[in-house]
Amino acid sequence: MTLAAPLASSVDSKDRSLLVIFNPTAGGRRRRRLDAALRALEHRGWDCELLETRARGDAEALAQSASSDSKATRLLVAGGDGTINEAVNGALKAGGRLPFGIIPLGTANVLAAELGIMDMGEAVDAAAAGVMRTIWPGVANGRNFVMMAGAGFDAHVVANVDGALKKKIGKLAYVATMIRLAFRFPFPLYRVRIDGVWHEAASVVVSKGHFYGGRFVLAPQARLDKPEFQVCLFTRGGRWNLIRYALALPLGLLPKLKDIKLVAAREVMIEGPANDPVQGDGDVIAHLPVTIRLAEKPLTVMVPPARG
Ligand SMILES: Nc1ncnc2c1ncn2[C@@H]1O[C@H](COP(=O)(O)OP(=O)(O)OP(=O)(O)O)[C@@H](O)[C@H]1O
Repeated sequence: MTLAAPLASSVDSKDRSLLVIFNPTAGGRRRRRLDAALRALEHRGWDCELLETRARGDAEALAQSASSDSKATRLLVAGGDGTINEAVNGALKAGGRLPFGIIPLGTANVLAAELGIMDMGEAVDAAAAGVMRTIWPGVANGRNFVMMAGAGFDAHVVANVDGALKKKIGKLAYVATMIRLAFRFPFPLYRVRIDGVWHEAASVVVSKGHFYGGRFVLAPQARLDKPEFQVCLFTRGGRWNLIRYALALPLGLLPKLKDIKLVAAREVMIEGPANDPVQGDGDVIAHLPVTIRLAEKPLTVMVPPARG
């Protein structure tokens, strides 16, 4: 783990400026939570400038211009994993100059869990007085992702989940979509080239973080700060195996199943039905065929200070 930066108490007061990019639609509208977090940050001496997104794509453009022009010393993204993914893409386009923090307001908040941000207090601590950590994003056909990218059944679930239902019932919308899709998904085979060696799989998830779908462990060895992926190959298709996998994940048994293969990798290529969706951090970010590599540069993120 790369731990390097000073605590905020030693940050000069003129450097205490945060640019906050906020998606007002994330997680079914959580404005009050954001306001409380901003008040706590201001109370701790941070000057916060708030920029709201108005549509998909705005977080990327705002993060890009903030990273090149803004006088702010830190960038804070208030939203879910999709908004964070957009902001990471924008920040990296502009060289990833500003340390990056998050206020988790989304439905799944997988990145927050991976960074050890379990509640709003920890998000504020991380932004105001946290430590800097270097993480290595992945790139799928030119789009960055921080947590995971995947093709197969899970990518189809992401592509088909109803946004309005997600706002109403949260993560259950994914379960409903899984059940609906399970009856009509054709379970094609995907060819996966992992560092030059070909494999076959019914579904594939290329993990940077070890959590999946919330706080469920999919790839125990994966870490955001390691410059490598853990590729999870679901080797058997069909409805029965899908049910086994779906039950094993929340029980923590998925990585132990014999038909799940976990392979460390630096470059992955996935082939399958042309134009099949590729999900990254819970949104469709590319289509098959896809080549997945590590980003050329790491990104600096703020995590909560270690507890005594
Ligand atoms: N103002 C906006 N209006 C509509 N869509 C937006 C706006 N700002 C961002 N978006 C898009 O909304 C999508 C969903 O947002 P986000 O992922 O932050 O929340 P979520 O879906 O509730 O949470 P999670 O990804 O954690 O499940 C993102 O892909 C983003 O591109």
